[in-house]
Amino acid sequence: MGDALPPQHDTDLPASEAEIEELRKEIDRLDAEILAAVKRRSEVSQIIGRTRMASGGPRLVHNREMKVLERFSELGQEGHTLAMLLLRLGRGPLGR
Ligand SMILES: C=C(O[C@@H]1C=C(C(=O)O)C=C[C@H]1O)C(=O)O
Repeated sequence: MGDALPPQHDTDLPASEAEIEELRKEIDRLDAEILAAVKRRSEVSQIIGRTRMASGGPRLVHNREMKVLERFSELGQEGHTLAMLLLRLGRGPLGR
């Protein structure tokens, strides 16, 4: 990951046109990975939630959700927002 990046200097342009093309391909690959991971995460979260509720348990587990929020807060307020969206996706249609 990131091994194709050229050295960066303040006075240089960040990347040539050709490098931008390569970097865009990397973004496209990363987006595909992120999308697949988000879809799988939502699926797994819904399986756990449905299983727990089927045996009379609660829909949400507060301390687990706090851990997820903390994890993504490494990215600041936007990370916290991202974690909230992931948790909502994991709740499925009932979560909205
Ligand atoms: C996935 C679970 O169920 C719910 C969904 C969570 C999640 O998407 O991360 C976390 C806690 C629960 O509210 C779980 O209990 O681990």
